[in-house]
Amino acid sequence: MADIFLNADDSRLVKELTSFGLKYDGAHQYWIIRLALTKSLSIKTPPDQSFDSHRTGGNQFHLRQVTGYGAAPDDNGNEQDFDLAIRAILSSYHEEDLFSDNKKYKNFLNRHICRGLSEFRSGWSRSHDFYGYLYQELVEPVANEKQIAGETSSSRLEQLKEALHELGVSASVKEILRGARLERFLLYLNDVSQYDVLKRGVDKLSFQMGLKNSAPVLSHTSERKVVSLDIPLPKNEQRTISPAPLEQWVGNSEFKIPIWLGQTVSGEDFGFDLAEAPHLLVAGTTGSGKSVCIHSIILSLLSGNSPEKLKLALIDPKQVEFAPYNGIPQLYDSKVVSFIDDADSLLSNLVDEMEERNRLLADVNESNLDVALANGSLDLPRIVLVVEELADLLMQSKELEGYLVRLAQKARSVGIHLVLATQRPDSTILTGLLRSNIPSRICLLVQKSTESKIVIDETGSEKLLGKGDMLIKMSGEQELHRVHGAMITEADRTRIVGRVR
Ligand SMILES: Nc1ncnc2c1ncn2[C@@H]1O[C@H](COP(=O)(O)OP(=O)(O)OP(=O)(O)O)[C@@H](O)[C@H]1O
Repeated sequence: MADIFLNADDSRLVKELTSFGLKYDGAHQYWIIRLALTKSLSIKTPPDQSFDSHRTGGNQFHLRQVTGYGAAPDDNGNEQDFDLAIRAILSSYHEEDLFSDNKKYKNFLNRHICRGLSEFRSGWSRSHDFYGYLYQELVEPVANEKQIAGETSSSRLEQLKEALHELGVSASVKEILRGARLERFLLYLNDVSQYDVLKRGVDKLSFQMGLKNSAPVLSHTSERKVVSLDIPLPKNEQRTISPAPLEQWVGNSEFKIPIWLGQTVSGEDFGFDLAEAPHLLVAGTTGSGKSVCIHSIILSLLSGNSPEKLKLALIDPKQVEFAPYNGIPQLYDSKVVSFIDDADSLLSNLVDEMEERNRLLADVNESNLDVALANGSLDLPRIVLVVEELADLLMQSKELEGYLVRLAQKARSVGIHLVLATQRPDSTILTGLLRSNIPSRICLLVQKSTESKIVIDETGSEKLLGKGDMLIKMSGEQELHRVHGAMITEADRTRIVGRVR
C-alpha cells in the first residue's frame, strides 16, 4: 500500500514540473516530491490540516521513493536511505517523536509535500526557469542569512577607520557594499592629495588591519574625490557564486549576444553584450579561473542561441577543456579543433567567411549584419570564435596571428566575434596590433602588475583573490567592473550541453 497521496491537481503539477521544470531526460516525479518537501521545510510554521490530502483521484508514492526507506546503497556505496534522517528532521521541526508513531510521521510528511507543491504552484509558471526559481527559493535565503550573520560580527569598519587615521589619511566612509568575497568601502577623501598617501600606504593599511595575504585593492570611481577600497572577507565568510541564474538571465536579456559571468561586488548579476564588446580577451595565470570563466561564456552562448542564430568555432590546444562541446549542433566546422593544422584551416575558413559575408552585405546594399538581420535582407548566424589558450596556438605558428588580426580588425560588422584566452598576457603573445583590436578585456589573477597593465591598462589584477575574481574593462568604458565569476561545474556543463544536444 502507498504511503503518500496526492490529489488530482497536485498530481498534474508534479507531472508538469517533471517535464517542463526539470527538463531532464529520465527525471522522476518523486524528485519533485522531494523538492516540495524541502520547500515546505524552509517555512518556519508547520503546515496545518488544510494540507491533508484526499486519498483518491491522484498519484500515490511509496516511502522508498520519497525518503529512500529501505533502499540499498548505490553501486558506488553511496547511502540512498535517508528515512531516519528525515524522521529526525520532522521530529525536531514538529517537536514530536515521529520515530514511534509511523502513522503520524507519514501524515506530516504528506502535509509538507502538499504544502511544498502549493508553494510551487503559486511561485512557478511554465515560462519560468525552474532551476532559477529553486535557487531563489531555497539557496539564496540561506546565503543571505549567512551574509547578515557575517555582517553583524564584522568589526572591520572600526579597524579601517583606525588604520586610515594611523596612515594620516583624512577620509570618511560613504558606503559599504558587501559582496560574496569582499567588502567594498567607498571613501570620500577630504582633499585629493590624500589619494597618493592612501595609495602608498595600502600595504601598511593591510598590515594594520591584520589582513595577512589578502591585499586590498584601491581604485578610482566616477564620483569626485571618492575612491573604492576592496577588502577581502575572511576565507570562512566568502561565498562561491552559483551558476543557477545563468539561463534565466540570458533568456530575459535584451542583448544581441548576452553573456552572464557572475555577480558584482554589490551582489547583482553581471553580464554584457558580446555583440557590443565586440571582441574579448580573457587573461589570467594558471588556476585563476580562466577556463571556468570561458565555460560561463560558452554556456551563455549555447543557452541563449539556437544553431540557426549562432555558431561556435572552438579551438582548444589543451585538448581537454572543450571536449564536452564536441557534437553540439552549434559547432562551426562540426568539431572542436585542437591541432595546429586544423586551427590554421579553421581560421582561414573564418577569414573566407568574413569576405563572403562582406560580398553578401554589398549585394543587399548594407554594411552591417545587425542591420541586415533586423530588416530581414540576410539570415546568417553570428559566429563566435573561442580560443582556449592563445599562447599555445601562437607559439606553434606565428602565422595564425595574421588571421586573428584580420578578424579582430574587420569581422565585427559581419557578425563574427572573438574570445581569446591566455595565461600569458605579455607582449610576445599579445602584440600591439592584436591587443589594440580587442577592446574588451577580462583580467583574472595575474602574476605581475605589468601583466595587469597589458590587459586592462591598470595595475590591480595581481592582487585579485583568484578562483574567478576578476576585473573587467568593457569597450568604451572608463570604470572597471569587479566581478566574482560563477563556479561552473562539470555537472552544470553536462546539464546545459545535454539540453542543447
Ligand atoms: N568562479 C569560481 N568560483 C570558485 N572556484 C573557482 C572559480 N573558478 C575557478 N575556481 C576554482 O579554481 C580551479 C581552477 O580553475 P580553472 O581551471 O578555470 O583555472 P585556469 O585559470 O583555467 O587554470 P589553467 O590555465 O591551469 O587551466 C577550479 O578547479 C576551481 O576549483
